[in-house]
Formats: sequence, structure tokens, C-alpha cells
Amino acid sequence: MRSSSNRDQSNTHLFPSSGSIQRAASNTLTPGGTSAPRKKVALKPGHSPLDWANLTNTTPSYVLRGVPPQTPPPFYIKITKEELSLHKTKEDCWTSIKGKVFNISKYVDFHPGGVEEIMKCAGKDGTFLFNKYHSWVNVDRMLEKCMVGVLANS
Ligand code: HEM
Repeated sequence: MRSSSNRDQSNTHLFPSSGSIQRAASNTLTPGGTSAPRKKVALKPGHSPLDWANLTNTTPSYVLRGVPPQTPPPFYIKITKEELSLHKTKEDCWTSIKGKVFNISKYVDFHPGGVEEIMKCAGKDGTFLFNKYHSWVNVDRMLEKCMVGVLANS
């Protein structure tokens, strides 16, 4: 008689074992319950989510939006896909999430998923990728002061 199965042996270093119901959540599941793996990266010093909150609280919106001070509020500004596509570098980076266009130039170094990942939505509609990785993230709140305008129905 065999004393243990292969599955038991592979889990001997883990308690509770990886598939156990005692685990609050599997590390392969995101809070949204999707199967995208978690892959947060180490952020540079001074680039935590709290640092981002402090920066947005102390920086005027026109600076974060990257527009002249007298620019009308974002809901008055329509941005075409062509205009959006012109802002795709790290220093001049816009994306559209759920119909709103954000200037994320100042945010990219604060992104918990890393610069490389967030740059995949540079100059484009990033809604699909955004929802794929973290539909639960409150982008409206986090990037409120970075909103440049609304995406025009082309
Ligand atoms: C404006 C756009 C985006 C914002 C505001 C944003 C914000 C965030 C935030 C707040 C987190 C931490 C989530 C948490 O701790 O639960 C995060 C993690 C992450 N983001 Fe983004 N993100 C954006 C775009 C993207 C894009 C376009 C990608 C992929 C192409 C991406 C990939 C990831 C990944 C892989 C993580 C780590 C996920 C995890 O821990 O499970 N993000 N992002």
C-alpha cells in the first residue's frame, strides 16, 4: 500500500496546501475572481499608492492634466482617437478608460503592475486591458485630477 499520493508529496512544504479550502484566496485568483495571475512589481522609493494620493492632493489639476491653467473642465472637452494616439510616450502619455481620457504621464511610475504593463494602453483605449487585470480599481477616483476630456464617438 502506498503511504501518500503524488499530490500529497508536492504539497508537503505548504500548509494549508495550495488547493485547501483553508486558504482565504488562491494566489492565482484576483479579487474580481478572474484567472489573471497577480504580478505586482517593486515600485521605486516614493512611488507607493499613498505617495500618489499625496501628489494628487498637492498638485493642481491643470498640471496633472498637462494643459494651460484656463482650460475648461474635462467634461467639456471631446478628444478623438486620432488626438489620443498622438500621446503615447512615457513623458506624454494619455489613455482612455471607460470613455474618459486621462493624462497618465505622472502616474506611470506609480503603477503597481509596472511601467511596461501600463504603457500597453498608451495612446489607446485601455479599457479592455484595465478590466482584464483589475476591473475593481477605482480609476475615476485615482485619476480624477488627471482627466483631460471625454473620448469622442468617432
Ligand atoms: C490608467 C490605467 C491603469 C490604472 C489606473 C491602473 C491601476 C492599478 C492599480 C491601482 C493596481 C493595484 C491593484 C491592487 O492592488 O489590487 C494595478 C495593478 C496591476 N495592473 Fe494596472 N492600472 C492601469 C492599467 C493597466 C494596464 C493597461 C495593465 C496591463 C496591460 C495593467 C496591469 C496591471 C497588473 C498586471 C497589476 C498587478 C495585478 C495584481 O496585483 O493582481 N494595468 N493597476
